[in-house]
Amino acid sequence: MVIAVDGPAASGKGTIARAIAAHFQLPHMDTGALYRAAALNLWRWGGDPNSEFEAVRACEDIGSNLEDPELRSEPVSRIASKISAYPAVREALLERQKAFAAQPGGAVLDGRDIGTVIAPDATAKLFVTATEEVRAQRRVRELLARGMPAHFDEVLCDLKARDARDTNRDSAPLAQAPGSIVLDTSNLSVEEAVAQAIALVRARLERLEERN
Ligand SMILES: Nc1ncnc2c1ncn2[C@@H]1O[C@H](COP(=O)(O)OP(=O)(O)O)[C@@H](O)[C@H]1O
Ligand SMILES: Nc1ccn([C@@H]2O[C@H](COP(=O)(O)OP(=O)(O)O)[C@@H](O)[C@H]2O)c(=O)n1
Repeated sequence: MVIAVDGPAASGKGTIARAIAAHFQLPHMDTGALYRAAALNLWRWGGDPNSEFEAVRACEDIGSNLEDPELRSEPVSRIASKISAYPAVREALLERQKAFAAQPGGAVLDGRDIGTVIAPDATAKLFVTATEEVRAQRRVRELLARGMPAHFDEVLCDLKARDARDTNRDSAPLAQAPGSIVLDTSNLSVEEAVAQAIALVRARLERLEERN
């Protein structure tokens, strides 16, 4: 069973994907962390995000970055969304994600193109969203809790720019996959969002069982 969870920045998709994975006892991959790890490499080297060549090189040896607290910082978020538009960067990170999705027993993945590119045949696809203001507020709270600087207006502006880049790029843009179920978490607590997501996946599994 493969569960695809996509959505814009700070919509709660990671929180939901982790909870679904724990509930159904499946491994989980945060695919945004791969793009962020490459962005962090590039940032630390002083590489140029406008160079596709340098961005592809930054995709090598990302393993040691995957738990780095800097991964969540705003500069890294910005660079990640810039370099993720390069087809060669997406290609460099593709196999790892596809292999994770194809492992025996299944998996849960969250990102932007899970239901469209990485696992188009996923058992269930969720598209998690929330208003821009709610998402920016959540990201501010998260950054402050991590001891990182955050101002609402700047975070909102960055989030809008990132969503626009992610949605308008040619290569695997952020989009609602065919057959995906939209979950708007604007007015939901974490507990309510998680409960609704699990109920949606359960309902989907029951429908599939009835069909077979
Ligand atoms: N429904 C919710 N209500 C309030 N805060 C939430 C909700 N869902 C997630 N959060 C918080 O918002 C922040 C971003 O959530 P996260 O799951 O990391 O989003 P994404 O993976 O879409 O970027 C985290 O600090 C998380 O705890
Ligand atoms: N499957 C994915 C996941 C992330 N990304 C890119 O990586 C950036 C960071 O992803 P993320 O999921 O960690 O971002 P947040 O939603 O947590 O803010 C996004 O802005 C996208 O540009 C992508 O292109 N495809």
